[in-house]
Amino acid sequence: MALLRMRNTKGPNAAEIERKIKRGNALRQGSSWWGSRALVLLLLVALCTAAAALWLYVTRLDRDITETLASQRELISPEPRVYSVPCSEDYDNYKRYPGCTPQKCGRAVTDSVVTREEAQVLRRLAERGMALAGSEGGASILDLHSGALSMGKQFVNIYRYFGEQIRTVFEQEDFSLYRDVRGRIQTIIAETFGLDPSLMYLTKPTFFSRINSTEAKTQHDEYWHPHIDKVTYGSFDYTSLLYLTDYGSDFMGGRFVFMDKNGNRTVEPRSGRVSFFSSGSENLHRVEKVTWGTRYAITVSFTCDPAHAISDPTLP
Ligand SMILES: O=C(O)CCC(=O)C(=O)O
Ligand SMILES: [Fe+2]
Repeated sequence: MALLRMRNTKGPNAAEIERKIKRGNALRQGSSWWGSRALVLLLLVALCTAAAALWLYVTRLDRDITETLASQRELISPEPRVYSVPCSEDYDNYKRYPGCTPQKCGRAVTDSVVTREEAQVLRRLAERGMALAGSEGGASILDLHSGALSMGKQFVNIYRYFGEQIRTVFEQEDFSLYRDVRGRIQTIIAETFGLDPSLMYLTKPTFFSRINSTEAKTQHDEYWHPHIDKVTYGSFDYTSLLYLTDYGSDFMGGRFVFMDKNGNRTVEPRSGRVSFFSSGSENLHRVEKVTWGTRYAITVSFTCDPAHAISDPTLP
């Protein structure tokens, strides 16, 4: 009897325990399902945060560019793209030359003055010239007028240093092309700013530049500082830049930046592209550091003061 009672009392207890175990298992299953959902959610949040951080980083790289005046991908042709800017007072400190001294100031970009083939010939010329020496730091210049070429931490005069041998490096045609291109640039500047081209003169320094990401060794390598050409070079009234390589494929960084009060405006170098502007403080500018590859360009500068005129370079 007692045994029967015991069995009777044990029976319902066992069933209860089994029910409890099942409920416990179900609860555990449910909570592990919630656990894995929470993990996925956490991963998603982490992924989104990482993506947002990356996006912020990339846009921060571009943070000081408010407008791209000319991107590398587009072809600005046949008319130059012109942006007018009020002239600064810089020109008041100099003698005025009617027909040349800037009355209209601004900046312009054109891809139809120099062909990409011509730019390639000029780039090869620069490559050959710079191969003779070159700066130890990231910026080399070659001035065909004075013969100055960066060498280590200094400069050398290629015409004096290499003498007659320089004719094995440069040909007469190189100099003819250079003169021809200079003339076309002078014409487009005169047309754009309403000047008499015969009253503007080539001035110094006018030079080829080669920039790469090598660390600067001297001040001459520090091409990236903001500057005003008229302040830096005095005689400049109009500056032009002929680009010989492409931003994005030949090099990264190295965009030209106009630093305006209300933001920065950039020109992306494109082989054969000519960018030109009045040289006063209305056109404060800098070049971004080149982060990869090699950037070639020619700075061709013009003055209104005949006393500062230089002639086209010739082979000695
Ligand atoms: O190479 C450039 O884009 C600009 C060079 C420059 O600012 C200069 O030569 O004064
Ligand atoms: Fe400049």
